[in-house]
Amino acid sequence: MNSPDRAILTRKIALMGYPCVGKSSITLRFVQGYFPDSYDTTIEDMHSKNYKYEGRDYNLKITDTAGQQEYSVFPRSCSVDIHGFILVYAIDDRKSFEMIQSIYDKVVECVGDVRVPMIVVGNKVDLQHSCRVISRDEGAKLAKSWNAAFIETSAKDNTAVNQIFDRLLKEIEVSMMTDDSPEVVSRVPGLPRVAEAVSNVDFAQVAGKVESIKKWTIGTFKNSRQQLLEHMGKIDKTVDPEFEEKCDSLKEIHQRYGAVVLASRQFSQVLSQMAAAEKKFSESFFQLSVKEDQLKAQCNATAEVMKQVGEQASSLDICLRYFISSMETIYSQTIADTLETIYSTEAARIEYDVHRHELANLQNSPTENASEKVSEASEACETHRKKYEQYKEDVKVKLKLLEENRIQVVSTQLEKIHAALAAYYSGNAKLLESSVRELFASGVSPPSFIPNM
Ligand SMILES: Nc1nc2c(ncn2[C@@H]2O[C@H](COP(=O)(O)OP(=O)(O)OP(=O)(O)O)[C@@H](O)[C@H]2O)c(=O)[nH]1
Repeated sequence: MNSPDRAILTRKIALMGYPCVGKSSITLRFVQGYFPDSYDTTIEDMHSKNYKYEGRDYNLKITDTAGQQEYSVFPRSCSVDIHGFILVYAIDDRKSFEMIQSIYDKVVECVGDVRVPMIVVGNKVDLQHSCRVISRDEGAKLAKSWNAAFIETSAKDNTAVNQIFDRLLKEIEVSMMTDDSPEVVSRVPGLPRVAEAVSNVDFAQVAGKVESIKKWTIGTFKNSRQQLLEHMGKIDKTVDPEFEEKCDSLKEIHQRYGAVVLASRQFSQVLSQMAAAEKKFSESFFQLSVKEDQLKAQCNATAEVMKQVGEQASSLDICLRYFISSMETIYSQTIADTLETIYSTEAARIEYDVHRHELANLQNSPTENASEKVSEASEACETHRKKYEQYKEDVKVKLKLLEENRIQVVSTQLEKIHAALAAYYSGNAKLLESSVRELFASGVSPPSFIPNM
């Protein structure tokens, strides 16, 4: 049997950040030891790695989240049970740096108003001489303002990738020490004693923080325990099959919109590459015509045809991008807003069940001051039941409004994209042009090859 000291410690870690900053590359470099050559947008990946740090054995469960332009919805996988967060930006991309600030707010909001183990990572440091836009100081300052660790890395060159996980594990272990007894401190060799570390800090504030960490930990523990026991079928849970079916159905619809967005983005990428290649092709004939007098007319005719073909591909791409942006709004805002309430309902249901079971246990095993405890537990149970019911009502209203709005918006978008696709593939330039013109009316700026109306 393993002695407690030799037990494998499971730690759950989530990587978050703007798209394309290198979250997957960092994860693959760390877990599998290679740098992926091609870029694939991540939906969400789970990885597991056994890792030794400071003489202890860990099993790291790493969630590589989908990079999002907007974190209007916090990934559910990151809202429960995560021990530490890795917030990644790319040193050559200011938007990605700005984004981690709103991710930080979401993390804190989601896990409670406490300090969460976290490391800020400025990735792609191999590009520092050519395209750095975020200085090391700027990154370090931001991390410091959050009391988070900071590191610059390159997944490509394998610079400091393991150190990300080392530093985060250190943060996690420190956060798990809620007192500074020698026994606790000695679990993490090389770390300063907590008393020394906080010698310059306001003790009242620290005590408050410790108290809220305890509450948060106990609450999280009870909720996780409830979920685990439900999963094992060892405890009953409150169910509302009709309501749950509707929620599950929306989750599936959401996933399918995600697939449409992804496929449309890939299509648009190919189309814009093709438009660029066709225009280049056209330009090459035009250049040739300048030097080949005898072939001038033929070269110009070919150049003109290819120019028009390229413009048609560009027109379709404009329609497609407009379609994508509407689908993205549906996916990451409209549906996501209702999903957020659904997830809050699920969390409220778990909390209610935790209190319901606590009440039942108290009623079944009377102890000292039993009636006082039962009455307190019963009040808490009722409060949580009401909260859960209120969330359910909110979800029902949102589901109804969402369906009406979604069908109407998507139907209009499908009509538009269908018309544009039909026009493009039948070679009907005029019809395609009129599809683009219709978009101008919705505020999209016209490309230069379409004359002003
Ligand atoms: N130069 C350089 N490029 C990198 C580095 N890490 C990742 N990249 C490149 O950046 C692009 C995006 O990498 P990913 O790891 O897929 O990024 P991601 O953040 O997981 O992207 P999403 O899945 O869209 O959220 C790819 O083309 C990688 O090759 C790095 O350290 N240096």
